[in-house]
Amino acid sequence: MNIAVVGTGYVGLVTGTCLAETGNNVTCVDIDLEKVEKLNQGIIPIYEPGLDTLFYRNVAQKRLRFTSSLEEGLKGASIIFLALPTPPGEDGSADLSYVLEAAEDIGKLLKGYTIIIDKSTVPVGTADKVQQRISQFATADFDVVSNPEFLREGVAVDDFMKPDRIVIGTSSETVKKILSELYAPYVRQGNPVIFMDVRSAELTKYAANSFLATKISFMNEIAHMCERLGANVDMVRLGIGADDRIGKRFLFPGIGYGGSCFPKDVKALARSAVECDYEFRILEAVMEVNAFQREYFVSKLLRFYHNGLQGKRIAIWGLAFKPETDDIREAPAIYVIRELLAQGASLAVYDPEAMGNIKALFGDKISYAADQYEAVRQADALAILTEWPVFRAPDFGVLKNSLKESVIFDGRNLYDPEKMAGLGFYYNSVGRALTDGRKN
Ligand SMILES: NC(=O)C1=CN([C@@H]2O[C@H](COP(=O)(O)OP(=O)(O)OC[C@H]3O[C@@H](n4cnc5c(N)ncnc54)[C@H](O)[C@@H]3O)[C@@H](O)[C@H]2O)C=CC1
Ligand SMILES: O=C(O)[C@H]1O[C@H](OP(=O)(O)OP(=O)(O)OC[C@H]2O[C@@H](n3ccc(=O)[nH]c3=O)[C@H](O)[C@@H]2O)[C@H](O)[C@@H](O)[C@@H]1O
Repeated sequence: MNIAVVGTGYVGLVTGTCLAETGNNVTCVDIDLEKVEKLNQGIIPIYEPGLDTLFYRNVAQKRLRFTSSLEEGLKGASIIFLALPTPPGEDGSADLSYVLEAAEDIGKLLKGYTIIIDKSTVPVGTADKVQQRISQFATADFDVVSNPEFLREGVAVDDFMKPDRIVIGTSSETVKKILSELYAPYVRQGNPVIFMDVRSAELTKYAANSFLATKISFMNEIAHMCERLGANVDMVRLGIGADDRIGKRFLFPGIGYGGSCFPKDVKALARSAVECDYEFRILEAVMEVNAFQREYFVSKLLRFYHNGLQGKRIAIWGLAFKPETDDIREAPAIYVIRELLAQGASLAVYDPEAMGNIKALFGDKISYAADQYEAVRQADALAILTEWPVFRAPDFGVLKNSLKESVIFDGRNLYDPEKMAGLGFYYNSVGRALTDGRKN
């Protein structure tokens, strides 16, 4: 099929590339001229594992193209995906201006019957708005469909190629037939394409992200209980996760969820509730707990250095909002860095992929280490903020010799507290016993 993808960011680029991989002709459109130029030079502007192989193959075989011209991108396309930003507006609701402006431009360019698929995360009622906006300008027939995306950054290619499910909101039989065909290669393992009405599809996306965020905040609260009651959150996690009704995943406590989606989507659903005269009480608590997690992490350092952080050098391992991405949108690391700087600490940071993005934000206010061991050299303590695999089994001997004091604050529970004490570290993690082996 001939497909246009409008918006070539994390979702658009993965969507376009993966659709080309199964034989479709895909043109990705973006208004960011620099991004399009890079893509046309074969430079992938984001770090997403596994994307490069598919990208180069499909570009070479001329199934994947990039342009900044919407007109050129839409030429011959029978399906148009919208993968545009929907950032939070001032009141927390999703800002639909990118989607609606694109809809207007698309309306002016539509030639024959076209399916317009909304992949952006948008509130209930958006498909109707897109439909109306396009109708004001289009003469050709078209259908607007909600097809929310559930991919995770870091494993986006796998998630797209082998999705748990594909949700499609439409009432049109024609659309159902065409999209069943389009998605057939992706549901070979029997995972379902779930057709539903448009409004339910739009709400499904917010419900999924908000439920997962709720799971995380719930476990973060259990972690606080563990710290107070002398229990171990790892054990509690294993104990409850073995129950199929609860499930093993998304039960890891830490310094709170970040990223471009959970924070904005939970906020947007809470705002939608207000707009339909309902108070979504759980979501208010989810957001409150999430904000508290990063504050609590910083407060642990402040309690430890009760004479203040002035003159202290703190090493930070991990800046991205999660491993396997360079994305720092809403990363807890940004908050932690700001707070520690405000308290007078000097910082040496390291992340395998997100250094450039953090540098663009903090410039020369912090030091950027070439690797994880350079970051800890002559630092008073180490703070771990992202669970990159490379941090999981470091050389503890080198770590101990490099740090001025053997002190670790671990926001991601990478190591065993008893083992750390045995190695002579002060080790402060989340929801587990604080251990201190410095005097051993
Ligand atoms: N990042 C993720 O993991 C996921 C994101 N989503 C949703 O997908 C949507 C897109 O998210 P991301 O890809 O992360 O955003 P992004 O910011 O990485 O990409 C959006 C792209 O759209 C481009 N753009 C803006 N206006 C345009 C226009 N008028 N014409 C053409 N291009 C235009 C921007 O230059 C940018 O490259 C959001 O609604 C998000 O909530 C859904 C699932 C996963
Ligand atoms: O709408 C979106 O953009 C996407 O949002 C999330 O994907 P993503 O933000 O890429 O990353 P996750 O793996 O979900 O992690 C989000 C945050 O939660 C945190 N997290 C995750 C799991 C956990 O157990 N504990 C925890 O603190 C992570 O550290 C990270 O900061 C969802 O998992 C995707 O299904 C969805 O498509």
